[in-house]
Amino acid sequence: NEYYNVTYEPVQRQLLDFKKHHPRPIGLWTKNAGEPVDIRDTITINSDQFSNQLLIDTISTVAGERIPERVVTAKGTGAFGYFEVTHDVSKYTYADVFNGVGKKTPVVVRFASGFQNKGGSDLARDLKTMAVKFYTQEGNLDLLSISIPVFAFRDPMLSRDITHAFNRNPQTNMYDFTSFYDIVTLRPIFAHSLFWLMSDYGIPNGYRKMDAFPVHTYELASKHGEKYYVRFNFRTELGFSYLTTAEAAAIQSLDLDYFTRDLYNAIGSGQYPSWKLEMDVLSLHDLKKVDYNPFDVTTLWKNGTFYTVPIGRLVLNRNVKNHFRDVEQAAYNPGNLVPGIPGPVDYLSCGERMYYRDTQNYRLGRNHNKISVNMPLYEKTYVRDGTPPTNLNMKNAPNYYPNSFHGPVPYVDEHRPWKKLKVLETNAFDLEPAWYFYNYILEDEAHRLRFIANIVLTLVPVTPPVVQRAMKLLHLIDQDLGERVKAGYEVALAAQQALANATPAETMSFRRVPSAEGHPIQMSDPR
Ligand code: HEM
Repeated sequence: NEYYNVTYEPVQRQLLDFKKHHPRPIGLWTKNAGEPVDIRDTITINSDQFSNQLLIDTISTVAGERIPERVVTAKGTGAFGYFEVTHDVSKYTYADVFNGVGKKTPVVVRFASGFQNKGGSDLARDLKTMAVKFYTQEGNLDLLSISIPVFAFRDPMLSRDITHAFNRNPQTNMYDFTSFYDIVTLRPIFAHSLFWLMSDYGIPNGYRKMDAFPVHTYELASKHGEKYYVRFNFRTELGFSYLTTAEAAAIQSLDLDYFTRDLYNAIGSGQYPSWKLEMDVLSLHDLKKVDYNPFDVTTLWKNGTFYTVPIGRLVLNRNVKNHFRDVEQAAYNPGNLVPGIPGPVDYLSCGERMYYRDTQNYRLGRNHNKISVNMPLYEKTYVRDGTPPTNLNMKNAPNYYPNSFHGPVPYVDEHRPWKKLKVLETNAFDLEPAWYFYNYILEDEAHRLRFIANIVLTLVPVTPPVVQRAMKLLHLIDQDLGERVKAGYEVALAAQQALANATPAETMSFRRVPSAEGHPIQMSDPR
């Protein structure tokens, strides 16, 4: 009862809450094989350590607590909740999860920051992600979404290189804006999504207050054999809000986990975050009339060519009890689709299907769908054995198909479209979307100034030849933008120079720590 009179946030009181719910120890401590621990085994100095199974259990398990972190989106958090259908969309899809107003489907959602490592900052100017796994009656539907409505590129061949260039330098082990701008200027298709990130959309004010976009154009199929092409949008019911670079830096100096804390505290105190799920729609007929490529993940659909249909609400109402079990081990895969949603048809999505399977096989093992958080509500397969977890391993059911002994059988989906749309894409790209973003999506001059300042800030540490190329690209996109970034860059550089010329304060006049300086044997790197 010690905290009844004090207002602690849910994050602060997690351990106290545990104790409150368990007035006595939760049981006897056991060794890994179940033998109860005798208190004399808990201290090992001056004892026979080799025969102490508790010590061996401890030493031989602690290093194995680590698994590889995600190659991207490593810093994340998650929660459970539900999705509720609020509108009849049976005209567009026969997917069970989106049919029946009032129907609720459980979900697990993971949020993350695109290029931060596991211990990194929530507040980095970065792509934020929101991955939603719907546990539907027809299998898991995963909608992997990002905080901006366009993706950086459309050829999956580029993904490794952008991941490398946006990540830590192989020698300095630091994020490197030179490699960042180098690849952006060599592949200017990145410019559009980069512009979104440099604007107020680059640092939302927490995961609760950001919108999220699966970006791909999904094919939907109706019961009547019609096909629709849609872009889903999750719109936060709290309203989008952002942090300026200065605000984010100030918070970051005190709290790298600001988004994580905000989400946990909100859910823990009953203020459940929620999003409306809607879709922008083009019918097959409309699709043929538009004068742009509606499958291009690097561009927006043009206003006036589509209409928007509400589907339902996503609510997060339960914090996870164990982060590793339910968030770290979660495996979202854009290939996890359900009947009625044939899914994206662009080339990037084909690449993704392979990447996600491969990365999760590596990170979690090839039985990752048998880990509790990834398990569908119903599942019967011919997959057997392998690295645990294998769960019941389908017990004694026939393990080959076809068989005449009543193993699981396929069904006939009468509504499944008989033909998949074939899309031919071009490698050509246009700088017009970036120009449009600067002139029309940035709604006023104040936002444009913040955008320019953010670009300038990231250009200052870049090596000069790459800066020149970045300037050229910005001028090509918009002359006015190019000029303003150039002017801002020169001022910032001069300020940095002035700072570098200032005499550094003396920090340590002498030291007592023994040093190898002057030692006759000097180490040198023979390689
Ligand atoms: C070829 C293109 C892409 C590649 C190679 C790629 C690669 C990856 C990888 C390796 C992960 C880590 C997955 C894990 O370890 O479980 C990841 C996470 C993620 N990606 Fe992608 N991605 C691509 C495109 C996209 C697109 C287009 C979107 C959405 C618009 C997206 C959204 C996400 C999200 C939301 C996560 C976080 C999943 C989680 O929280 O576990 N990705 N991506």
